[in-house]
Amino acid sequence: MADFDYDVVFIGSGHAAFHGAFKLLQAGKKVAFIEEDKLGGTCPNYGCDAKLLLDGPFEVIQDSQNYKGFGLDTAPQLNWEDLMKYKHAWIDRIPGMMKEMFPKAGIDIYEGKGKLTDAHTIKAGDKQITAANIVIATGAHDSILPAAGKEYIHGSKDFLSIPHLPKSIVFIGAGLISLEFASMAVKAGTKIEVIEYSDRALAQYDKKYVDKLVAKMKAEGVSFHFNEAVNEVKKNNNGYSVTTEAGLKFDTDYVFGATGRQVNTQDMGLDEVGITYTKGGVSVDDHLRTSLKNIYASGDVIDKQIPKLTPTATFESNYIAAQILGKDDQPIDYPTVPFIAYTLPRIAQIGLTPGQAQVEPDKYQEQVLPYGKSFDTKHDDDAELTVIFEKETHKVAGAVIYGGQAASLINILTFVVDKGLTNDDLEQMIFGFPDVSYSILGMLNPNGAMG
Ligand SMILES: Cc1cc2nc3c(=O)[nH]c(=O)nc-3n(C[C@H](O)[C@H](O)[C@H](O)COP(=O)(O)OP(=O)(O)OC[C@H]3O[C@@H](n4cnc5c(N)ncnc54)[C@H](O)[C@@H]3O)c2cc1C
Ligand SMILES: NC(=O)c1ccc[n+]([C@@H]2O[C@H](COP(=O)([O-])OP(=O)(O)OC[C@H]3O[C@@H](n4cnc5c(N)ncnc54)[C@H](O)[C@@H]3O)[C@@H](O)[C@H]2O)c1
Repeated sequence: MADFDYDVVFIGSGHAAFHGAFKLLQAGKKVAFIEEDKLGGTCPNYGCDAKLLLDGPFEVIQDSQNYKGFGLDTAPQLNWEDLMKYKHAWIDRIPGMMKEMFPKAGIDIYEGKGKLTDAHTIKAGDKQITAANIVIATGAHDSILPAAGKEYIHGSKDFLSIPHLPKSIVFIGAGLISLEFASMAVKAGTKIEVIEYSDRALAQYDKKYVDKLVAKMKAEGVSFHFNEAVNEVKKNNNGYSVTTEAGLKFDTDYVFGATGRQVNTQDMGLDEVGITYTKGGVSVDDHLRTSLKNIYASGDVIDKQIPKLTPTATFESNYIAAQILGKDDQPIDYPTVPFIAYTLPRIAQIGLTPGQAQVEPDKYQEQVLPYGKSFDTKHDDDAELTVIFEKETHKVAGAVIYGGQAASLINILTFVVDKGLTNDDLEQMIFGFPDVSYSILGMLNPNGAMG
């Protein structure tokens, strides 16, 4: 280490960086971050946390709608401007808190763009620093459609700070970001059109429940246009007009584009130092090492099949720290990753999907539980769970949940799937009652009976 300024330098300061950085620090390593934007990265500032703060009251509206006729007939009124102040009050202080917390813990921060100049040297803004190991943790940004008038298309950063909700919005793309935001906006009375290139929404999620979500959003007033490609966005006197290749035309107050995310690999010296990457991200081996063995990549910037999420970035960051510390020399072995669409209602999924299980009917069977029509699910009538069992072992191989409490429930089922538990194992435990999680765990049964 004597030859270098640092043991480890992270380019980026998001979840793919700071979890591992603290582990390295605790082991006595000298660590630094280089960050060109807000400390903490996308998740707190422009992603998960900011979104969930805005989503909260919409979830309350949805829950209250379930009680119509059961003692709660008036839905709460939303005030977007106050909600946005609340979001800013939480989120805007995070980078400042981190700017105090990181150096106090012993991490040096360099503000500016990180650019590799050789295997051990990085230009950090106007400084130059050296490190024994480097971690590329630069994440991704919204990829804006290269259509005519693309300058009028707003991305997720803009929407998450929009001061007033427009009366109408055209969403381009029917993926996670669009449907999460459209779920909220429609509940505030915004007129919404969703234009999607492919023939379905939320491609990674089980089709049965996505269809159910789309039907619910349609009933709330959202119009979906599948198999349509946006051609042009034009500014007009009252707002904007969006036209598709097939000739559909929509006049709107706001155009929002969420057509995927693009990795941050530009202009950071990768070609110059010989690091291999593709459009999907930095290429790594099964130890998350790039083509230069002392340089790792972590989080969204990796070219990988695993979902690009905060918990996977966190897992990778911790794994890299263990590698550098010599605590783990095994290839990375990801546990089953749950994913959750924070739409209203949620769709959450883990492991094998019903579609994948149906291909092997001798090996798997499914149990469908329309568990919603009960007081402990807060009258969430449409809530449903599909569980996939391994026929021979009775272990849970996968699950999809549609309903208001799907996010919390999938984390419980993640434990069941990951630890290979059966319903016999669950019957040996005592859970708190009454709660929807109690009902769900009690109903899991490979023989299909409701126990
Ligand atoms: C709207 C939205 C909602 C989301 N919701 C969820 C959710 O509900 N659940 C979930 O699990 N995931 C969600 N995600 C995804 C999640 O935010 C990412 O998976 C996670 O932030 C990845 O962490 P990361 O550290 O790899 O990258 P990032 O958090 O993007 O951090 C990378 C950092 O590197 C910095 N950087 C880039 N290039 C350089 C450079 N050359 N020099 C210096 N600094 C640089 C960037 O400024 C950034 O701060 C959401 C994303 C978005 C956009
Ligand atoms: N809840 C979560 O976990 C969560 C939430 C938001 C974002 N994220 C992160 O962000 C990513 C999702 O970002 P996203 O929603 O932009 O991408 P996405 O891949 O989920 O959806 C993009 C959609 O746009 C469509 N599309 C592409 N080109 C188009 C075109 N020219 N015209 C119309 N439609 C087009 C695609 O067919 C797709 O359906 C996730 O992979 C994840 O990394 C996660």
